[in-house]
Amino acid sequence: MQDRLMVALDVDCRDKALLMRDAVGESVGWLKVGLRLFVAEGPALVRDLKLTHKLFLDLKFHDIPNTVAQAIESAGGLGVDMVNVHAGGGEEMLAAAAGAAKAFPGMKLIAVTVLTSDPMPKEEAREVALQRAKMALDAGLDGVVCSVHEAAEIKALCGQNFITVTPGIRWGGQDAQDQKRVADPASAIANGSDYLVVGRPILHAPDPAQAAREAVAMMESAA
Ligand SMILES: O=c1ccn([C@@H]2O[C@H](COP(=O)(O)O)[C@@H](O)[C@H]2O)c(=O)[nH]1
Repeated sequence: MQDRLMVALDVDCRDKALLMRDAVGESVGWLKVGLRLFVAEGPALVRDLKLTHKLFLDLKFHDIPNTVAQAIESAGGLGVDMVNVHAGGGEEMLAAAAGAAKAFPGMKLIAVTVLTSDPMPKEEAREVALQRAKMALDAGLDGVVCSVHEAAEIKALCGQNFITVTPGIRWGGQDAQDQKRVADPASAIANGSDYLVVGRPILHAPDPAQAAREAVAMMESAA
């Protein structure tokens, strides 16, 4: 199950990112680089992190179709294993991104449906997430970022091979912080999540590897 756990490296510099990578080691299969770290350290760090783990570049591109297609080409050139766009960019943007991703068959392209921090009512989030997941499928993307609460229905609608990546993971009474739609690792697996994204519960743990192993144990309990 380690290969289905992604650690969000939401730290501000290379040294902290490498320390966290070494701390979690093989207890996780994936590292996720988001806006903060990429803006600070850029492609060189992404290449280095790729040497030990699979890499999800989580920059949520959302721009005109031509610009997003170009950004996807750049991500593909970096050799990342997964990259994302925001489905709010619409059908044409998604199709342009999917067209550009075709040149990089080893890279999965996914779309954010509704942010797990979005305060919209749960039922509304569910409807929008389903509609955007279908749009992403039709545009040729490989999957979506969604909350655990929508993952099972998205699989039912878009097929079992359509990837679901779920942030908003908390367990054992952890504070949800800014996340609105949260679930624990066992529920994520039970609901059909392919990959779980965990940031602060691992980053801020006294022993990050132990926190990752705890998450994996809960994932295994649901498999
Ligand atoms: O809908 C989304 C999309 C992306 N994220 C990212 O996942 C992590 C979650 O971090 P936690 O500290 O575990 O809350 C973070 O990098 C977000 O940018 C998301 O949370 N929700």
